[in-house]
Amino acid sequence: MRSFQSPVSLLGYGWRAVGLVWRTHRWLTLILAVLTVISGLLPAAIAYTGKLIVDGVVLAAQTGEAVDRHWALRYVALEAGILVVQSATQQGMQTCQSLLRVLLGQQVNVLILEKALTLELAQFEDSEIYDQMTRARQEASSRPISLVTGSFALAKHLLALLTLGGLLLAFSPWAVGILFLAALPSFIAETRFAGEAFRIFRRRAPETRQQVYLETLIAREDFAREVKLYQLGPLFLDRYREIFQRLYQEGRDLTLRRGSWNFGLGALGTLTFYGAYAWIVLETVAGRITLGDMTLYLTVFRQGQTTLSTLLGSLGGLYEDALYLSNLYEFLELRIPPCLGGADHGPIPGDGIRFEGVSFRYPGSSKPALQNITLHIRPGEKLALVGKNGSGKTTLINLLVRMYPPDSGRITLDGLDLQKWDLEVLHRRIGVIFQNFVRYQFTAGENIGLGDVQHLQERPRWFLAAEKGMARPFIEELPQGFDAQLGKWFRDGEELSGGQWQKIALSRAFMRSQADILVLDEPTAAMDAEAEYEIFERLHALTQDQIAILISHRFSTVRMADQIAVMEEGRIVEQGSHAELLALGGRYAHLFSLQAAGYQ
Ligand SMILES: Nc1ncnc2c1ncn2[C@@H]1O[C@H](COP(=O)(O)OP(=O)(O)OP(=O)(O)O)[C@@H](O)[C@H]1O
Repeated sequence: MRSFQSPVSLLGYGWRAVGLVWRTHRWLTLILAVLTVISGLLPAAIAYTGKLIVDGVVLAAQTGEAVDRHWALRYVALEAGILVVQSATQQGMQTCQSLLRVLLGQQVNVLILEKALTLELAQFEDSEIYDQMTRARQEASSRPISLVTGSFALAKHLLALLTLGGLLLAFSPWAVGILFLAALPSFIAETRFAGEAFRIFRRRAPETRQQVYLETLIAREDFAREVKLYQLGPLFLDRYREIFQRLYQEGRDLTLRRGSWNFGLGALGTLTFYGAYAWIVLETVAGRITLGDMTLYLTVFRQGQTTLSTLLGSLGGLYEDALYLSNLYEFLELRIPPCLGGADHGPIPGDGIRFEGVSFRYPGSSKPALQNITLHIRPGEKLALVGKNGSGKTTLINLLVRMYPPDSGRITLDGLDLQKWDLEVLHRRIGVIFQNFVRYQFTAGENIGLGDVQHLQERPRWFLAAEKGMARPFIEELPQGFDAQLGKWFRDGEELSGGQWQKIALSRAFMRSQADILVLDEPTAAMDAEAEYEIFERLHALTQDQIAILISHRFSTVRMADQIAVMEEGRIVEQGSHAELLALGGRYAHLFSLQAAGYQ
């Protein structure tokens, strides 16, 4: 990870931000640019008209001629006209910026979400990458527009400064020098503080994420019951406050230091201004410049100084924006491991799935989760995996659905290494219900349809899948049937019981009708005994030629499988049919007799 950026390398991000805005909406960007140029030229025009007015007034007072009076009045009208143009350009710029802000915010968020979709599961679980994504999401949707408006404002101020400086040059090149020198310390201080603010922001990502998590625990409906019952609310709130205090103190120190430096350096600027003021007054009194010139130079000096300090201040802000943006691009450019496979069929169709000496350790974990797994599952075969918690059953599934590659050994489907398969083709062949399946806050029908996005809205398929997953009877009893909104997040949502949600998830797996592999990770843990029995009774008929891999702790269901693999500490320690394993008198027989005894 890059730790700190030099101002020069950050300039590149300014350009990238402009490119991003340009791609977001060309016309708005173009109008904004034109208005910027106009508004950059106006301050000098106003200052010069002021001089014309004063000199005109002095002349008209001296001569008393009507024509001179008219000229003075024309200059006043001219200044009024310029001010109207100025207010129109300002309004126009604000409008363009508001529209661009919304569009760009959306564009950047979509970029981040698109990137999130390409991340591998292991990258999601990497807390550094997760922090990077949080940082990017937190700030980067507002930062690009801020960087772009900042860049435009910079151009405007530079233009204004050049034209004002040009006018001041006629008085004295020294005055121009004073103008610039007085603002330099402010600039250096701002840039330094901006860098510091960014480093704090960056360091904070884990804490910010903790805060978001605590907020979720306290304020989300699905956690509310446990949090209330265990009276965890005050504890979580205290932790939340404590994190805030820590972050606040750090931020406060910086804000205070920044404020006092800005005040000190600002005062230096004011003193310089009044020194120059006295000089210009003395020159006028000595008759070396006209009264109109004096007005012009004072306006130019005052305006020039404000413009310069705004410009330098905005440079600090731009630097800060660019630093934040570097974080966004760091995330967007995160390397995704190349997808090697592109095959849509294997050399031995009908060979089924083979694990050949597969070992695996989760990234950052000290203990292997799978060790030397060898297994063959033929088409149509039903395999049950049993074993203690943490013995590696879910991990085996994770590898089968290619969420992670094995560290050694290989897994084949139809005789071809999984890594060589096109991921989409592979995933289309697998229907799966995970232990922690998702309860989508959509309609009942969509909850099932999501199992096969290509047929998402096809009602007959919903009905069939719901039938197989035993969800149809209770869905039809809902007031709006398959169109009922599920969950409590949105209006009129129907909350289901744990077992009913599980039946929905099971139906979703059955929705994948083309899948020839069905993976069921504790699919009936929340179901009543009757439902469970019925599902497994029908499993053979429902899955026919499909491979079904079932993880369960209930031996009453496990016994129906053709093949049972007993796992322990990442290894398969026993394998065979129910009868064979009972006859073996090993671990399976022991566990089975324990459960059977419980029912007697
Ligand atoms: N995402 C992960 N990152 C790191 N380690 C993990 C991860 N998931 C599981 N593990 C570890 O891998 C081992 C196997 O876990 P796995 O989830 O495969 O067990 P399991 O047999 O499915 O357990 P259970 O019956 O409780 O579902 C455990 O020691 C666990 O701590």
